Amino acid sequence: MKKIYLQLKWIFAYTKSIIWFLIPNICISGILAGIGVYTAILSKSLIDSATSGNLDLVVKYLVFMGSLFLVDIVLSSILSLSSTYCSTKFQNQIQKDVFQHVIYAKWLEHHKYHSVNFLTRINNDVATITNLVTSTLVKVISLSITFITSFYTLIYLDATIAILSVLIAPIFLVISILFAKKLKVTYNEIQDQAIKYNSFIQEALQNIMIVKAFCTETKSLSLLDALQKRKLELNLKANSLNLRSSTALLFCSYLTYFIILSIGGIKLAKGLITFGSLTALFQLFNNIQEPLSELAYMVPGIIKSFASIERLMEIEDMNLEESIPSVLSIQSIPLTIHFDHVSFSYMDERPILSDITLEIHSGETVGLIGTSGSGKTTLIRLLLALATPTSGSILISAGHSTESIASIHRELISYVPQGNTLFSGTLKDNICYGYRNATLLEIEEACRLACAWDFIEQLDNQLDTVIGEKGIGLSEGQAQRIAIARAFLRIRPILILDEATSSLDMDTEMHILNGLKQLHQQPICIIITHRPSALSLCHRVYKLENHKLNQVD
Ligand SMILES: Nc1ncnc2c1ncn2[C@@H]1O[C@H](COP(=O)(O)OP(=O)(O)OP(=O)(O)O)[C@@H](O)[C@H]1O
Repeated sequence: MKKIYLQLKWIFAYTKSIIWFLIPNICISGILAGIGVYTAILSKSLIDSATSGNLDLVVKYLVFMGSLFLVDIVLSSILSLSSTYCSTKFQNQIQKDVFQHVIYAKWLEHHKYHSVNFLTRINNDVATITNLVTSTLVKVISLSITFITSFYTLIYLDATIAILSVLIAPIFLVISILFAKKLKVTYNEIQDQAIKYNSFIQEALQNIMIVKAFCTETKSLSLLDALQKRKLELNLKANSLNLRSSTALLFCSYLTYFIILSIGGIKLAKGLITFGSLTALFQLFNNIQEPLSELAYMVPGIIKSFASIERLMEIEDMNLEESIPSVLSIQSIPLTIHFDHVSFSYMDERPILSDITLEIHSGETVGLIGTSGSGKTTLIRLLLALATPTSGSILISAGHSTESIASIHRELISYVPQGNTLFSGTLKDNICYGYRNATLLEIEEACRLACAWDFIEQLDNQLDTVIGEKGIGLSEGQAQRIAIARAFLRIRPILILDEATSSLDMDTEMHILNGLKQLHQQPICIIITHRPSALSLCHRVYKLENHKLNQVD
């Protein structure tokens, strides 16, 4: 119960932002529903006037009905436009909040979900919830208005038929709730399957070169076949549940219709009601039946929406990074980094780093070596506050100010990570990623220091050359040099190069590392490398071995 209360609270908080558009929409829907009921009454009067030969009244009713149809068309158009505005605004708001939560969440929290899982939640679940508020809710209200007004009009025309028409409501409710529970489980399975399916396609496309190089095209297709088979099974299961519930609903609906048809027919034959009344009776009966069955059909959708709310609330439960305002600024020089008896393990609690103590001062270049998997990148992640030490502390000090490491300190760091980390877009977009307002001169200088300017100049569109995802269109070495230029342009007091030159030839590597000395302010430089030549430029070299850090040079 508490869960439902929290979910309702969540959805109402978002609904507030569009309430002033939603209320007019509900009003317009109500007016349209009223027009529908009133048309039934008018058609009764029109038919009765026609059968009694009163042409004047027939013309009057026709003009009135024609005007109502025009009002219906205008209001429907306004409703359509306003609904689009409302649903897009609502969807954007939730998507922005979820995205914001994801990007501000702790880095390690991201490991709980596949990126496609996030994407599916941000797209599908948000769309389902948007539909609930901007369409289903409005429909429920307008259908209720149609139902209530039709019921009262029908009571006035024929109380027996009115009561018979609503007797079916509890049966509809029981049927839909019975099936809705099973449907919720199936919808969750479908959603999980959709995530697996999309993740498989995304990863195959991202690693298309590996698929080809390992000749796994056929195997990939058979995996896709298996996933599609499961998708088909689940869709059929959901459809069969839907079908069983809708057949049961349809049967009840036809049964009531048949009873009312018989009563109406007998009453007309006995002259107890007029022909016009019978027509209005059927129209009003439809106005009662339709909302009832539509509301019954909506129940599974509403339950599905609550499953979606649950999934989005789960994302919002991800722990956020602390962002303590820093007293240090990028001008705070000289800086000192202190690792004080730092130990660290990931969630599996395997020790990665143990009792690390280290101090690095501005202007120093420190080399970090160690076998693969020894924890070099992990040490950098701690410095970047992507992960928090299990024990010990990391401090940054400038003059008399000393602070423990927090996310805000990333403003002090420029970083070249391992691997290809470029975005699709132009080279200039990539290079200026951390400093959007850089001048052409600054960009050129950063590129020259990163030994990237020579090859950029030779490209037809130079800095405006468009590259694909993960820098497709560039060689590994070129991509690395663009990543280095990106870090050089974002001038910061700490610079970290994590195997940033691994794809470059030795000369280019030395050129770049020597270029570090020409950077405007002499940053603290931490270089992770396996190359002895690069280490010769370092003031000190540390080796990570058996979770410990030892100075080797
Ligand atoms: N996100 C993570 N979750 C759990 N364990 C991790 C994670 N990232 C790395 N590890 C583990 O931590 C250990 C150290 O990894 P790390 O990437 O720091 O090593 P490295 O020295 O940088 O290796 P390489 O030279 O190959 O890049 C490895 O055993 C690895 O399995």
